Amino acid sequence: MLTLDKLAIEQGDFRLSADLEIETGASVAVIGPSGAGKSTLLSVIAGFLAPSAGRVLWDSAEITGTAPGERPLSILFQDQNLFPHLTLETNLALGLNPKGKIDRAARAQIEGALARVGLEGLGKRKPGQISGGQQSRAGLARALLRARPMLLLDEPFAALGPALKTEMLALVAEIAREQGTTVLMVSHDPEDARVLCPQTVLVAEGKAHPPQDTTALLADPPPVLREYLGEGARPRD
Ligand SMILES: Nc1ncnc2c1ncn2[C@@H]1O[C@H](COP(=O)(O)OP(=O)(O)OP(=O)(O)O)[C@@H](O)[C@H]1O
Repeated sequence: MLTLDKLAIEQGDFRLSADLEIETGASVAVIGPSGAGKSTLLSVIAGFLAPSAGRVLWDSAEITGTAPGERPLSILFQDQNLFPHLTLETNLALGLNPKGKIDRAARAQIEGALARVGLEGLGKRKPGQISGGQQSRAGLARALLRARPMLLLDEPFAALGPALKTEMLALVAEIAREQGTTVLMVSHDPEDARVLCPQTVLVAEGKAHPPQDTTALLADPPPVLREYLGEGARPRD
């Protein structure tokens, strides 16, 4: 279980609080208006930004001061964090060990992960030699290899076309189910939340709210969310 215990986050003039729990194995969307603090919240969970007060815990162990690379999580951002000068193989190997060493066991794992995301045989290519969709797959393959308990997604597939995005999200869901991964996904598309995430954390007006039922939230959104989602999101009669 991920616990955000009375977190206070400051970034310049911006303030965000969070006091909530995410069950192990849950798939949770993070939605809210632009600038509300969704990426900031993920940065604190990932360890890129320290909270000004409160604690982050995973399975009751405090990780507030733990270095990002040592936290029980993988992150997928829009740029996929692939090193452009390294082959896919080496990029993936860095998910397995800090030096990116490829011994026989690592090679088998890497080939398996590439095949799993439909990139069989492309291990020797560099990110610039594959398409944007394939880069997304490579980023996902690296997260798959790391097999950490938590996966944080910050709009990683936003630049892809709708069909490819749907396909990638389905792949994330499948892999998360297999590995029992806890997923936290920032999305601007309520449809992504509806399809993939039974629960949603609403980030708005300086607060990350505890997870609530996605269907119920989207069927009857509070005014701040209704305004952000636009005309399509009307409260039920
Ligand atoms: N490095 C920074 N220094 C100061 N303020 C920052 C910094 N980065 C972000 N902010 C501010 O923090 C607030 C939250 O930003 P954040 O990127 O987390 O929002 P978001 O909900 O992810 O937005 P979007 O949906 O537009 O990506 C914003 O008001 C932003 O201007």
